[in-house]
Amino acid sequence: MLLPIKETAGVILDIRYASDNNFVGRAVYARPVALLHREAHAAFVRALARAQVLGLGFRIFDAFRPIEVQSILWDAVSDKTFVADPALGGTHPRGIALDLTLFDLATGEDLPMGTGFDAVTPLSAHGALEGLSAEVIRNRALLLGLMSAAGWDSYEPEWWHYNLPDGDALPVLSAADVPEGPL
Ligand SMILES: C[C@@H](N)C(=O)N[C@H](C)C(=O)O
Ligand SMILES: [Zn+2]
Repeated sequence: MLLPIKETAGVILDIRYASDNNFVGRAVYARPVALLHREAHAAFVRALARAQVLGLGFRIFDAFRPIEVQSILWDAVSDKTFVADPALGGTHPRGIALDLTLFDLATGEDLPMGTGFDAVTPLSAHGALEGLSAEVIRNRALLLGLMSAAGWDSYEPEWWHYNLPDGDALPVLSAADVPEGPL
C-alpha cells in the first residue's frame, strides 16, 4: 500500500507530469497526487522535520510513477541518463523515489538550484561546478544533506531525484495496482 504526501504548510505539491509543464509537453497523469511506499513516506517525514527546523519546505515534483508512465518518459527523452529504463522497473514505479526541491517557508520562494526540474543538461548533476553560483552549490548541498540524513540516496545526474536504497525486491507497480494513483 502506498501512502499520500499531503499538502501542508511545509509541502507544496507541484506534480509536473499532471500538467503540460514537463519534457513530454502534455499531462501524462490524470491526478496530481504524490504517493510513497510506507518506508519512503517515513523517510520523507524525517527529511521534512529536519527541513522545517531550518525554515524550509519541500516542493514535490513527482513520487510514485506507474510503470506505464515510466515508459512514456523513457520514449520522450533522448538522453536516457535522465530516465530509468522501464525494462528494469526503476525506483519511482516501486514507490521509493521522490523528485523535489526546497522552498523558503518565510517567503514561499524556491531556493535557486541552477537548473530547473528535469533539465536535461550536465549542469543538473551534483558534481557540476563550472557555471553554478556559490548560492546554487550551497542549496544543492543543503537538499542533499537533508535527504541523506533521512536515509535517501541521491542520483548523480539529477539534483532533484532521491530514492531509497536496496528496493529491487519491491514490486514494480502499474496504474491498475494503484487505483488512487496518478492515472
Ligand atoms: C524523469 C526524472 N524526473 C527521473 O525521475 N529520473 C530518474 C532517473 C528515474 O526515472 O528514475
Ligand atoms: Zn526521479
